[in-house]
Amino acid sequence: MWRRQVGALLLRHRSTPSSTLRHHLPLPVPDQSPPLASNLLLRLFTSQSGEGGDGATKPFIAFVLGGPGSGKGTQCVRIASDFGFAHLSAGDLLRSEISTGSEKGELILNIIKEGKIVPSEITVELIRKAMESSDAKRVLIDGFPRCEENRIAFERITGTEPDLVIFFDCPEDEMVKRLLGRNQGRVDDNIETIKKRLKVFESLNIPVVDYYTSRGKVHKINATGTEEEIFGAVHKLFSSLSS
Ligand SMILES: Nc1ncnc2c1ncn2[C@@H]1O[C@H](COP(=O)(O)OP(=O)(O)O)[C@@H](O)[C@H]1O
Ligand SMILES: Nc1ccn([C@H]2C[C@H](O)[C@@H](COP(=O)(O)OP(=O)(O)O)O2)c(=O)n1
Ligand SMILES: [Mg+2]
Repeated sequence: MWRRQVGALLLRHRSTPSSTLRHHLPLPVPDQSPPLASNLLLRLFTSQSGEGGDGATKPFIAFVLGGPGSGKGTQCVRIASDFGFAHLSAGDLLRSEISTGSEKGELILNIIKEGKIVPSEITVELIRKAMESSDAKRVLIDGFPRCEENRIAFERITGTEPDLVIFFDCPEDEMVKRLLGRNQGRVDDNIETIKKRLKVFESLNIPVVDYYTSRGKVHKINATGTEEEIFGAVHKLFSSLSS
């Protein structure tokens, strides 16, 4: 199990050859189909990275990227529900650390208020622990990696790479409109912090998208339109992975 493997993975660097990604094959895309039987999905979404050495298989990992307000969280909830993925949101893990009132939480809060990025070792450690305590065979990591430092720290600490990177492409004015209407009481959903987050996204997150694009791992999705329309494209992608 991944839980038992992470220690071993820390010592053993293993990478995923992008050439094995199934979504690069010209596979027929089925119509909007109902959720597949879980045993079928289990077989279809098994990571291409192979086994960890004790007979267990590493989970299939999809990084979900896009600017603030592009709809990552909204779409992840639906992917998780229809395709049996565990949904790990980096932002939620950080906010949950803030809610403990720890010193680390206070540090995180101050960084988030400023629209900046939390030091990678803190975020990767939270993600690693969440993965360790899950038996999921397929994992969505939402809002991570936010910068090259995040990406490199994840690969170093977990010894693994994503199997797939989804990038929700959304114009800035639409993202601002959505964030100002999000209404979840978040300390960073105000126009001053939003402007800073958009700058950070352009300067630090886009290079990560470019890196994975050069490795043939990115699937870009147009994130304008209704939630339903966007999920139509998302559904097609995940259905094609499993065909
Ligand atoms: N396609 C869409 N059209 C309009 N609003 C959307 C759409 N998708 C999500 N939203 C709303 O926009 C806000 C930001 O979405 P969210 O999923 O939290 O984005 P992200 O995780 O990328 O910041 C939320 O209030 C959400 O309900
Ligand atoms: N990998 C990450 C993810 C989020 N953060 C911080 C900085 C981000 O502005 C906040 C909020 O992230 P979150 O993914 O919840 O934000 P959005 O869903 O994109 O609006 O958390 C981080 O420092 N590093
Ligand atoms: Mg989000």
